[in-house]
Amino acid sequence: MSHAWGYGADTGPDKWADSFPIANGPRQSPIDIVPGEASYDPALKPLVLKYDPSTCLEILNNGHSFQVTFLDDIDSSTLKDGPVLFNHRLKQFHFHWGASDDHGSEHTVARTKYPAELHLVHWNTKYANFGEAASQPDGLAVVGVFLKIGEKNPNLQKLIDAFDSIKTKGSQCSFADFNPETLLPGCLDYWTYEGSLTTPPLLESVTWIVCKEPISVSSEQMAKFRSLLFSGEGETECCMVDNYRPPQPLKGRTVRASFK
Ligand SMILES: CCCSc1c(F)c(F)c(S(=O)(=O)NC)c(F)c1F
Ligand SMILES: [Zn+2]
Repeated sequence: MSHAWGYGADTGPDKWADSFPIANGPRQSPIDIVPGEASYDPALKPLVLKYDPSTCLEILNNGHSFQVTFLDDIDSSTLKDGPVLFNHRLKQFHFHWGASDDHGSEHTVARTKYPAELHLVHWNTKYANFGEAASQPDGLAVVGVFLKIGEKNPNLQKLIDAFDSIKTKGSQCSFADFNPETLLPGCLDYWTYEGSLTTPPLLESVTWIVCKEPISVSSEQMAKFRSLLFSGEGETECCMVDNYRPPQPLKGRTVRASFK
C-alpha cells in the first residue's frame, strides 16, 4: 500500500490522516503561537547551539523540501540546555515556504504567517541513533526560525547558489563547510512546546524551540526557493511551493516563553 504523501490536493495535509492516523493526535505540529497566552518560565535556560561546519555533508532535494545533512557520529554539532535535559546532535536542516511572500511558514504568531520557516533537526543522544530517537516522546528537538522579507541574506545565498544542482526530486550534491549558526537570529529568545514532526510520519517526538526573532530573506531569494521542483527529472514539472502544514489544534498544551 502506498503511503505517498505530498502537498497537493489529493496528497496534502488534509489527507495525511488516511495513512497516518496520528495526524489527529494530542501533540501535533505546527501550532499558532499566541504570545499573550504563552507562559514565561524563568527556569528555561538559554539555548546553547554549537555547530562545526566541517560536519556538513551534502545538500539534497528530497521531493518535499531541500535539506542540508550533517555527520552525526560524534558530538561535533550540538544543541544543549534551552528546554532540553539531554545533549542533542544536529542531523539536518530544511525549510518550508509558500507560493508567494504572504505565507509559507508552518508555525504562525498570533495568526501572522511568514514567507518561510527554517527547521534545524536534532536528536537526543540518550538514544542510539536518529531513527530510535524519532520514535521517542523526548527524542527530537527542532529549532524553528522564521524568515521575513527584507535585506538579501548572504548566508541563505550560499544555499541558493547550490539550487541548480538539486532542482529535481532525488538530486543531491556535496556541500561542505557551511555553518548553520550563520542562519540563526542575533537574539535566541524562544517559545517551546511539545509537538511532532510536521510531515509524515508525524511522530509525536519533537520538543519545539521556535525563535521569536526572524532572519531576513529578500523577495528575489524567495523566488529562487520556488524554482526548485517537487518532481523528478523527466517528470512533468511541479514547482516546490506551499510545502507547509497549517497550524494544528493545541489540545490543552502549554506554550512556554524563555523571555518576558
Ligand atoms: C523521518 C524524519 C526524517 S528527518 C525530518 C524531516 F525530514 C522533516 F521534514 C521534519 S519536519 O517535521 O518537517 N520539520 C520539523 C522533521 F522533524 C524531521 F525529523
Ligand atoms: Zn520541517
